[in-house]
Amino acid sequence: MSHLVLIRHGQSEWNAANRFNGWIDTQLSPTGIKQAQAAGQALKEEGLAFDAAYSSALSRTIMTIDEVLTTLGQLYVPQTKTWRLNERHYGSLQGENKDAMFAKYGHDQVQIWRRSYEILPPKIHVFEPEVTIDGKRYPAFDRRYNKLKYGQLPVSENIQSTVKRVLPLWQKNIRPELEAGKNILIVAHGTSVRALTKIIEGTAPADIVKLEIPNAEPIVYNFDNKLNILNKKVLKQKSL
Ligand SMILES: O=C(O)[C@H](O)COP(=O)(O)O
Repeated sequence: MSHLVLIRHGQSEWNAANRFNGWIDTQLSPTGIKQAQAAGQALKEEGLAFDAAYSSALSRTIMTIDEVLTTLGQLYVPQTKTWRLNERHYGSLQGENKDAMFAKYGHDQVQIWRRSYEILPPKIHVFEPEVTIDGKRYPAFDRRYNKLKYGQLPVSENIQSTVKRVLPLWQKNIRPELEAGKNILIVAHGTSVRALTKIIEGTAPADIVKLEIPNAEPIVYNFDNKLNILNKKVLKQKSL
């Protein structure tokens, strides 16, 4: 028997500001830090002990996993930080305010870019080493991605393409660890958690697009050794 816990990171500064994050490396907001600590406390009350922990390569999941493991008293757990768990790349919407995009393109079009299974948001134009948003410079493709092959670097992603890049991590690492009876903690993003949910539960595209993932609410799976789901529950955030 094994446990898998999936968590979307705590509120980021750009979640709070209603801006598209994607691969831009935003930090947790003060509320996001408290949410991550609350998620750790909820897991502590479940009595869970982890054998391995995974986050994306982005600061908002790394900050969240550190708060969760610190609250659990399990900072010793080996951690893997991988681009495969990054948020879907939001193309040229990255950095933009969501309401401004609704006003510019219409609500229905922006919702298609946000939630369609196979339609891509507008692509970024070129592989620029840096992007400038509001006068601040952000690395677009920095050294954490320099081992990726050309073609692995996205210019825009949807749920379908996020599933494709998450799948090798599931098959090579996470699935074998769960089959060996290990307890795994994963802190990822809205769409990489959707991708994992689809892989684990075989959710149809029509249903996965409707799945909303709140910040910092642990989704706790309990599997048998053939990875059948024995139980699934969500530990809700109490209001802070
Ligand atoms: O990248 C982001 O900004 C977040 O994941 C939220 O995107 P969404 O509001 O479209 O889910």
